[in-house]
Amino acid sequence: MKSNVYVGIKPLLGSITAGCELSEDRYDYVLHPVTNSRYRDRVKVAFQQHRQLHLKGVRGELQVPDLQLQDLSVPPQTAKTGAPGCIGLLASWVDMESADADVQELSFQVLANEQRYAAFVGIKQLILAPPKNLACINRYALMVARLLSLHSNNDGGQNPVLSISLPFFEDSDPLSTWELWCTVRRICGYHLNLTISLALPRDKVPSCVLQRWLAEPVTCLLVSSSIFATNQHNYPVLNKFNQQIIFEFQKINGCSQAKLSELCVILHGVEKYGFQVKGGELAYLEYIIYLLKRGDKAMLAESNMHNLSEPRLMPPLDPFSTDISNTVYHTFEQDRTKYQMYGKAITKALQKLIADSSVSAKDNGPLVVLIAGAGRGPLVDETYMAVAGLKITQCRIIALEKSPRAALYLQKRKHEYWKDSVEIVKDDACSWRSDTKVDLCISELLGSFGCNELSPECLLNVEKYSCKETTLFVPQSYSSYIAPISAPLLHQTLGNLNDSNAMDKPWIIHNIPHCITSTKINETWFFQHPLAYTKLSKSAVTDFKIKNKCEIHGLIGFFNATLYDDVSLSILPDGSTVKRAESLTEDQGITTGLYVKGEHTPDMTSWSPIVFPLKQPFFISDDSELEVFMTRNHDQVSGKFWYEWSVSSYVYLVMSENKMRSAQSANICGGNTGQQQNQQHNSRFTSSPAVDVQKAFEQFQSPSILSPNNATPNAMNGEYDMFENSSSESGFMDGHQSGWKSVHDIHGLGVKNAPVFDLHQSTQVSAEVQNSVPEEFHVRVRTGVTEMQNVAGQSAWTNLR
Ligand SMILES: C[S@@+](CC[C@H](N)C(=O)[O-])C[C@H]1O[C@@H](n2cnc3c(N)ncnc32)[C@H](O)[C@@H]1O
Repeated sequence: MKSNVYVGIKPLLGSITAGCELSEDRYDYVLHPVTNSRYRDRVKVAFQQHRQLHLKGVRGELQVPDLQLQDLSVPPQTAKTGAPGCIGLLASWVDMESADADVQELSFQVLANEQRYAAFVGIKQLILAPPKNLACINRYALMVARLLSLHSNNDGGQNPVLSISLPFFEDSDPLSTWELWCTVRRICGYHLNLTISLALPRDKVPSCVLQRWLAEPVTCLLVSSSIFATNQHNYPVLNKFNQQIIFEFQKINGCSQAKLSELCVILHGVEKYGFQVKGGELAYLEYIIYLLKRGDKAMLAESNMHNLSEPRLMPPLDPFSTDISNTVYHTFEQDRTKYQMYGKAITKALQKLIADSSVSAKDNGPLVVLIAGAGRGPLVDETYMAVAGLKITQCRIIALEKSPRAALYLQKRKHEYWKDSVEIVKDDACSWRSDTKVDLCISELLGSFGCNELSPECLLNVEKYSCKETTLFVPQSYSSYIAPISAPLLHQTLGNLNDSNAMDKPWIIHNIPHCITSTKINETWFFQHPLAYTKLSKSAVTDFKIKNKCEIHGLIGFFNATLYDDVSLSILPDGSTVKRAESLTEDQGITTGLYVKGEHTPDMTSWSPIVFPLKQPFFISDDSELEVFMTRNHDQVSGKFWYEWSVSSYVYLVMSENKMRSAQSANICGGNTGQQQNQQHNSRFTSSPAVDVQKAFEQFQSPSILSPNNATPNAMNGEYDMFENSSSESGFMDGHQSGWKSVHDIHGLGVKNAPVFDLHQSTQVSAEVQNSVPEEFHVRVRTGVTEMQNVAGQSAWTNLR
């Protein structure tokens, strides 16, 4: 286990006393401003001189002075072993959003000087103050992008990580802070060196906000001493929700970041309150260390320590490959849970066969059991043991495997363990024909998306030529599921791979933090054996409700399988709400309801989720609907197998009857006839949305910060002086202290619309209400669409044989 969670302190400026220095050594990091007020004063003089020259008509470039030794809060020094590392705080007195070109240039030069110096002395992380004026967020973001591009080739090189300090959330719109971050990072092209430092909140955080931040590259949690309470012994303690936040981030262990991959919990302001609590300033540190130790123990107890392993992105198994390595087989075989489940299912199926054969008793030949895709033999082991356990004497076991190397293992095992009683067949299940019909067909040809390792195709051939009507199958059926996810690290990693087709392929994600942004996970399709007349090519359209604005980077895929009877395997996330495909409930009658709870088979480690990435991050506003279109294709002629996918977002507009009529006369929308506001939203546009409808909805389409209602302070006319002593010396004070303007306030969008998908709302409308509400129509407006990916299988798996 390697914990990447550290503890840091921000000492009060100028309070570095002998005693304080001593205590600093107990921290992993100390947060210091890079430069001091002397530098600010020198920059101020240079700026004033430049302005005066300008007024006199003398042209010249603004040149901010270079750093002098006395300007530095972090003097150059050789790192001592065991001494705390340094996190730098960039000047918060500059004005990155100014409309004044000189002020912009000055701000850039100051920050660039600090950044270059920090890189030179080996500081790995710099914290940047939040934007002061959210109406000018684009300028702020462009300045950050300029800093990030300083002597780097987008790989960051030795440049420090730039971490924007932000409050965790705002009451008025809990995801507005995240949206601000989203705007900045998009403008910065998802730069690998851009991260966030979040101030722990005073109030309880909505869980959707926490889930969102957990997938983002958070490098620091800033903990003000002012948010601590005291326990009955007067020691400082954090509220339960803040303890939980720290624990959740501890579990992520820095894995959401492309570069630094570590998290630092930074205490600040302990000098202010330290004298009031028992244990003094050090009590805060001891408390955080206690929380982290407790977190480690809890993770061990939850056997969650694999969370601390590196995030990995892997290509799924090529279903046509015969080259699974010995190491991969070995890894498969470590998953005892999977084989125990198979063992149970095989026993149940054999019992059923015995019971049936004793009833019909017309066929007294041996039971024929086929293991299709036997690998190195673990399922043969399970079958062998089940047969022995049930004392079946008349049984023929056939192990079919296409990999010649795995078949060698099978042969060895046959002599050593199976008393030569297993027949080894080295062949391809997609073309093999057996001499006798099989009673039980066992396979494990399942990928993370269920059908992505060609289980249906392989077994279709076995069914056709080697099975009878009564043949039983393990697994009996399997379903594929998808959901939209926000996974910035996935997007960054794929974008930086040396593979121009990376976005047109599915990937297996292991430990890459992500956040499912829909309310449910939807089933796309399912396969059941025998397949009978089931089509193996599929196409599905499935709708998701998106309650909270988000940016999605792909579709995550899961599967579950019924091995036999009530024995099943699932990699669906625990506690998720899963929507079965509607046709299954009606036609096959195999489900008990449309919605079921997802549950991951405990301790099963064989499969990590699959992801179908989106080429571009796709922004979705609050209360939207996301429609996913997905296909599964297997072209027997070309030997290609592939998936295609795209997504569209929609919102529902409520229109009056008049507006609707004029829209209809302009032939723009099809839709419901006189539906009430809280009835089903099932109307659709039949053509592109009309201009007036589109206009009405423009506000929902832009993810960026809109309509300023507070003017930019103007340094030219002297109304704003960035050299005034800033109240926010730390650069990361909470909202009120830093002059933070609510993101929600400046949107100017007025009161947040009531959610369209109010799950608590009754669908029954009383007659009285129906009569009193004027007729309204719901119009489904498409607000965005992505391109169709992997069209015609440009990145398909191909059967080269
Ligand atoms: C996921 S592995 C499972 C191996 C083994 N049953 C286990 O549990 O460790 C799938 C195995 O099926 C084999 N396989 C895949 N497609 C096959 C095909 N068309 N015909 C025969 N074997 C196949 C692969 O070579 C591989 O050994």
